[in-house]
Amino acid sequence: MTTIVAPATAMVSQPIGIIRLSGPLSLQIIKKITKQKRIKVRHAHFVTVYDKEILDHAVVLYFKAPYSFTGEDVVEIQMHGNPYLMENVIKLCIGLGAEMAQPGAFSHRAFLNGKMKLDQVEAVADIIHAGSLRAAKSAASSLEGTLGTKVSELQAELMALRVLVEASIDFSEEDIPVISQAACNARLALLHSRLQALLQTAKTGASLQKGIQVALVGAPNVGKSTLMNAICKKQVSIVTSEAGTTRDVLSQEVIHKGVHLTFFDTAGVRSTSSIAEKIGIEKAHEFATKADLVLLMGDHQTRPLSLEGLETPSWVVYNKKDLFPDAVEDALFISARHGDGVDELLDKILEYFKLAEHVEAPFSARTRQVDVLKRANQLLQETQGIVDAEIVAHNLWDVQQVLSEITGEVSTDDVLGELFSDFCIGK
Ligand SMILES: Nc1nc2c(c(=O)[nH]1)N(C=O)[C@@H](CNc1ccc(C(=O)N[C@@H](CCC(=O)O)C(=O)O)cc1)CN2
Ligand SMILES: Nc1nc2c(ncn2[C@@H]2O[C@H](COP(=O)(O)OP(=O)(O)OP(=O)(O)O)[C@@H](O)[C@H]2O)c(=O)[nH]1
Ligand SMILES: [Mg+2]
Repeated sequence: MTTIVAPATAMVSQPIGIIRLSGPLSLQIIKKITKQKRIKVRHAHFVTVYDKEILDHAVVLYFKAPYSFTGEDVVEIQMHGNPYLMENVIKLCIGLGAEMAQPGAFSHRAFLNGKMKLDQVEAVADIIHAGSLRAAKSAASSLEGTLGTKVSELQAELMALRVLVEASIDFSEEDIPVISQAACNARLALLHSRLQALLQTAKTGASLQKGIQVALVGAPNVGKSTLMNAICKKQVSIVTSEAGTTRDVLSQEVIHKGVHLTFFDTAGVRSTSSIAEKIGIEKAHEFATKADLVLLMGDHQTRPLSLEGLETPSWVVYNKKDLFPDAVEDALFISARHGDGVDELLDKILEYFKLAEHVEAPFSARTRQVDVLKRANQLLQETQGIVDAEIVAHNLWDVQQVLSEITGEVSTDDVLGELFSDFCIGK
């Protein structure tokens, strides 16, 4: 196994910068560049780092294999956070036999050495990239392996049922089934409902992790930009009484009740000869397609648009409620200029994505994991009602295999390669 090196903190001017080494040469390298004869395990050493001259004062930590983050010998150098100094120390390590780590290489090694399951590795990345405290906390609980544990429990039960079904096939001549068709179906239904509950929780966890993207779309002048500013509580977009004010898509992130929401204010949709406006309108469609939710806005004069072929969930929102004689339709009515109904709208969005304040996401999840659970769920659903015991047993086995993609017991190098390449260098 090679020895890898990478900065564990950003390479910018900062009080302290950390460089991390993992692999068999780690200890030897650190001894050389600090001229230390002995480095104690898990002991903070105050040292001087040398190239030819003195390079820096630093604190060094050594974790001996297998009791480290990666399961290999790990050394951390906590030095002054200067990018040139840090770069220089990395070069010294490379000169002494280390290799620059690829993105995610430390986590990859931790996974390969059995220190973490795949869902835990993903949780580490999710903690780092979480866009709100709630998201970070739910990722931190995933670090405990909650999802992996729940999946393992399900797998154990799938296996127990499969054993019974297979025994029924083997002993079928004796005409006493080990498990009756009815009992088998009852257990399948129970397993299915548990898997469905897990899928729902994972969806919530994934929404919390990814945040929610909302596009404001409608005819010119209905007040999209006014709503944008009211939501963000600052002047993000220009508002005028002229139709066609907004051209580019403007995005702004807000945290509402601990959830990370991104809003996109778009150009008013109308037929126009202006080239710039046309491009803006095309972008409005593009963002509507990419968003998790579209608010189709109208006002007292202009009906909300209906975007043909739009698959994104969308709500009709009437703005300028203050100018309406009566709210007639079953739709949302707000007055963006006066902030009337804006908080309620944000609350509704959280509720829709099952992220209301009182809902705790017990673990964060990723699209990848949600997809795995969806596939397993589909297969289990199809298995219910199948009479042929051999097919049932076979399907149960398949569901188990699909689920093991969560913990990483069954993962191809492709899947792993793609997953870790998304990580940052030094993680
Ligand atoms: N300085 C520093 N801080 C850090 C990390 C790190 O690698 N270095 N972490 C990196 O992500 C996180 C903490 N996670 C860690 C996970 C495992 C081990 C570790 O040494 N595990 C050993 C020993 C366990 C024990 O003593 O109980 C092991 O699993 O065998 C260290 C840090 C956040 N803070
Ligand atoms: N009475 C009233 N006027 C509003 C309200 N919200 C916005 N307006 C006014 O409507 C006009 C257009 O607002 P904008 O926010 O620029 O509308 P827009 O939808 O972004 O327009 P484009 O960028 O041109 O597509 C401005 O004069 C706003 O002050 C409201 O709740 N009540
Ligand atoms: Mg606008």
